[in-house]
Amino acid sequence: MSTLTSEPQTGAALATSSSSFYYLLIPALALWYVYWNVSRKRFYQLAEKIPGPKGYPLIGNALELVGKAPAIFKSVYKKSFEYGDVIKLWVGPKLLVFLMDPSDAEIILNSHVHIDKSPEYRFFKPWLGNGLLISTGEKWRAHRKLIAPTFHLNVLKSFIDLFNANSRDTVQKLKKELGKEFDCHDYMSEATVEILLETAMGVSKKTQDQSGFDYAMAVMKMCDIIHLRHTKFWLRPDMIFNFTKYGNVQEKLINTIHSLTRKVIKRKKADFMQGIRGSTAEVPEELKSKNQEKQDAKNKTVVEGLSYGQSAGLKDDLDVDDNDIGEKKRMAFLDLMIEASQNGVVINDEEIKEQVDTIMFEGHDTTAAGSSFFLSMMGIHPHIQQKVVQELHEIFGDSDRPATFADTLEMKYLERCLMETLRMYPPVPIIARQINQDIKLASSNLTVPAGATVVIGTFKIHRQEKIYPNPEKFDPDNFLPEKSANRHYYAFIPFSAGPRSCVGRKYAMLKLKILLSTILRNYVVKSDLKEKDFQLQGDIILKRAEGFKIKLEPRKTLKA
Ligand code: HEM
Repeated sequence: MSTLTSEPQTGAALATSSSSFYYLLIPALALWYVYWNVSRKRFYQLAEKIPGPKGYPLIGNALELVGKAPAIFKSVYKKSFEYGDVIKLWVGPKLLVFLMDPSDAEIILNSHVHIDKSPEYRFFKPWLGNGLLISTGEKWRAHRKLIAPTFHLNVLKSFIDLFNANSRDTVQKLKKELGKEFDCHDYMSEATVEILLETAMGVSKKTQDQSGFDYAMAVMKMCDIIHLRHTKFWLRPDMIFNFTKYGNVQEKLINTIHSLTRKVIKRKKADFMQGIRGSTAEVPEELKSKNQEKQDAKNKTVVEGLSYGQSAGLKDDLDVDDNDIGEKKRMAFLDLMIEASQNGVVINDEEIKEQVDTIMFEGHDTTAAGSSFFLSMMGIHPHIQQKVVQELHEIFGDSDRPATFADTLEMKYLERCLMETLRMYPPVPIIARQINQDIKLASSNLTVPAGATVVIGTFKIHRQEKIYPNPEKFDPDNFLPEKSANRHYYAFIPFSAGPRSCVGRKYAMLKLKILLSTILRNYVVKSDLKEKDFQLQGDIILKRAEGFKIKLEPRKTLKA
């Protein structure tokens, strides 16, 4: 009020008041800076002991993260050889500590305390909201408990016919590429989106007016933007980002992505109201599994270890016994979400949307990258491909029958090739957590101070010479049972591990085995490129910047 009634100030009075403002501001800032430094004394002392490249005042090592994505990936990986298994980087005032020893990764990943994602995951928020990937605390715990059982093996077995039907569709679509060099990632993305729609979401892809491909491309571009915000520091504050062209593009991409998820939920709810449960996707008669097969599949429940993507001996909430899961909970993902929401307590409509967005993203981009790297490896190593095909011949003979669950358990060599692909090219190359308590490491005497961001370097752990002799060589025998048994459990963590491990681990393995075996039963994969030509880029999901170029030829017979 006083400003309205007071006399207008003269120019001289204004100058005096603004200069006294600065007289006060400068010492206040200096005091705040001293206080901030003193309060972080212990933080700095602990950080000081951790080895890492020398940085510049104020910006620290931020320049290490400047440049094009493949160049950054290459230079950071190269730098990692100059230090030990624990490396620090300063990005401005932010301390990043990279852990590359399995025993240190275990401390973080096996903990129920260090489950908070690093602040960088907030860039996903406009897209994934508070979905499982980024939520924390009680919300994460409650939703994880709800969602994990929907990826139990018994639910997954009911997807086998749809995995087969979609794999055959992919083989059909690939026909037009025969004899040419093409990017198989486009096809793998479309296939993985459509499979998710028909299985976890339970809607027919035919009822979607937007193609899986458009959705997958929008997701890929979103990842590019988020990665840009990780590395280009001026794009971090929303206030700046929203006014750049990237902010504009992001808004359009999110519209494309959310319009698919909204339609999926609307359709599923309409089905639910009509009493329809389970997937409404159609499976051709010849691909429907017979009752006996279903019974056999039901009886084969307990499968441990590599078949489902992790070291033998590691257990998580996906490994619970069949008996521990009530009949009611044995539903596919979106069926259960909608049913649970009917009483509005466990999960509301907005939360369902966030979880659908999360599963659609986590469930497709990771498997698209994994399958594309697998096909690249088959093309580069024809003798290994031949051994996979030999095994498929032993399982299927000359029949073109669909794969059963029991068949997938016989695909031992294909499984080892898949594991080796996930070792060398883990689709999620790093995992970052915010640390709220000091952590004494196991591999050394170092302590990571509370307040730091810990980065588990999965890509690097998987290429440690002390764990995998000759780590840059693609060698499926790294996953022979006797070799796996002698390794640290956390030496192979493509799906992370512990309480926040990937809920889609078993889904991914089962689907990949059916999709990839179907492709190899129909086509010979060839490649003119070698691994050394790969330009890896780790923008959220590990990719080949040049695209996943391969060639296909029709396979006349599975016989060697
Ligand atoms: C080859 C395929 C896959 C790989 C390599 C993979 C890898 C991972 C990794 C490393 C994490 C932990 C990420 C982190 O902590 O930042 C994760 C989390 C997650 N994944 Fe996967 N994933 C795959 C497939 C899938 C599939 C098929 C689904 C769903 C259908 C899925 C759903 C999720 C979800 C919901 C989370 C968050 C779990 C939580 O925080 O509780 N993933 N995945």
